[in-house]
Amino acid sequence: MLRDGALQGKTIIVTGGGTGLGKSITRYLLTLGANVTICSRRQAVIDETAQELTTELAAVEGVGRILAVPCDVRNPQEIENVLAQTVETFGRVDGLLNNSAGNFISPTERLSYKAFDTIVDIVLRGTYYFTLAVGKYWIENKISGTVLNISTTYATTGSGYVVPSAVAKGGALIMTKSLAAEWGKYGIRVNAIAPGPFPTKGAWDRLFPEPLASLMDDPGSRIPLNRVGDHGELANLAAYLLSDFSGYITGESITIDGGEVLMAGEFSHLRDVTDEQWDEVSKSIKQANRASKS
Ligand SMILES: CCCCCCCCCCC/C=C/C(=O)SCCNC(=O)CCNC(=O)[C@H](O)C(C)(C)COP(=O)(O)OP(=O)(O)OC[C@H]1O[C@@H](n2cnc3c(N)ncnc32)[C@H](O)[C@@H]1OP(=O)(O)O
Ligand SMILES: NC(=O)C1=CN([C@@H]2O[C@H](COP(=O)(O)OP(=O)(O)OC[C@H]3O[C@@H](n4cnc5c(N)ncnc54)[C@H](OP(=O)(O)O)[C@@H]3O)[C@@H](O)[C@H]2O)C=CC1
Repeated sequence: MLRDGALQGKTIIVTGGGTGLGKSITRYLLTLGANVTICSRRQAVIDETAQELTTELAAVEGVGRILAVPCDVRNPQEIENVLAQTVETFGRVDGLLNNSAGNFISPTERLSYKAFDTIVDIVLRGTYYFTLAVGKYWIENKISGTVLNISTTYATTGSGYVVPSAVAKGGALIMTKSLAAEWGKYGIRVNAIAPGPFPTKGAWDRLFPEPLASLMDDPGSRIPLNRVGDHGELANLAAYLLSDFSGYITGESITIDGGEVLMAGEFSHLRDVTDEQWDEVSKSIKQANRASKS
């Protein structure tokens, strides 16, 4: 969507950039010329991704550089280290993509206290720790940076069986809006993306495992656009929101889900009714109308 070089000169930190959606977004940011620091707990995973993307994109003109720094987002010292190493390597930081998450599907009454804390600590505490560290750096250095939080559609609707994740994503979404209001005076923008289903190993292993996968419909089949999302579609939106082209958007959460949340509408699930059946329905209603007039 954005033209070549649209992110030239920008440096963006992507948490959880070694796998899944974070990796796909990182690939696109590099292609558009941004320098990217990826971080997560597993050093081998981020090192391998950095190596893979460097090799894959070597021939792309104006491609950015990538740095991998291990970090558990629950640990402020490790976050400070990512920030310091990024500034040392690339000179500055312009954007932060809070993408790291932990999640698994489970009836809530089966969760231990630690299970609940683990998810909330990664998703909510990790997001506010990282945002606080980078925000302080921006305010001190008078940089108009931009934060983008990867949320989910159930941050606003809520969802059973992923309650810790819903609680944490909901909190992060309110932080998005609250900080956008507070830090607008520094030129700092804070936005979110709420994706529907985008296949990744991390999400599918933990949210759609067997025997659930066999018991349930294909996730694409309950979506108005009839398919799951493509990583490129999400990367486009993320790059736009991290770029100066979205300079007047702040405090927003943009849903990208093929219309999945709209299926909550009372009658939205009737799409499999055939034309012939609708003819019958119409006939039946008209009969009832006539009867009510006589
Ligand atoms: C139905 C169709 C669905 C299709 C998909 C649609 C998707 C739509 C929207 C989804 C929105 C959001 C998605 C995501 O966030 S996907 C991201 C998924 N990726 C990850 O989770 C990656 C990182 N995850 C992990 O590392 C681990 O999963 C974990 C989060 C558990 C953290 O690992 P860690 O090693 O730190 O933690 P432990 O293994 O020590 O576990 C901590 C406690 O949690 C308990 N636990 C773990 N798993 C379960 C489980 N499945 N059920 C119950 N409890 C669990 C574990 O026992 C520990 O507690 P205790 O010590 O008290 O036993
Ligand atoms: N896939 C989907 O359909 C949807 C995904 N999302 C969101 O998209 C984002 C990416 O998810 P997805 O790509 O699917 O899944 P992944 O499992 O691939 O990504 C999660 C990433 O978070 C990192 N991570 C986990 N815990 C920590 C931690 N304590 N510190 C630092 N990093 C951590 C993991 O790396 P490591 O293990 O090395 O730490 C991993 O790279 C998440 O925010 C998720 O909630 C939202 C809606 C739908």
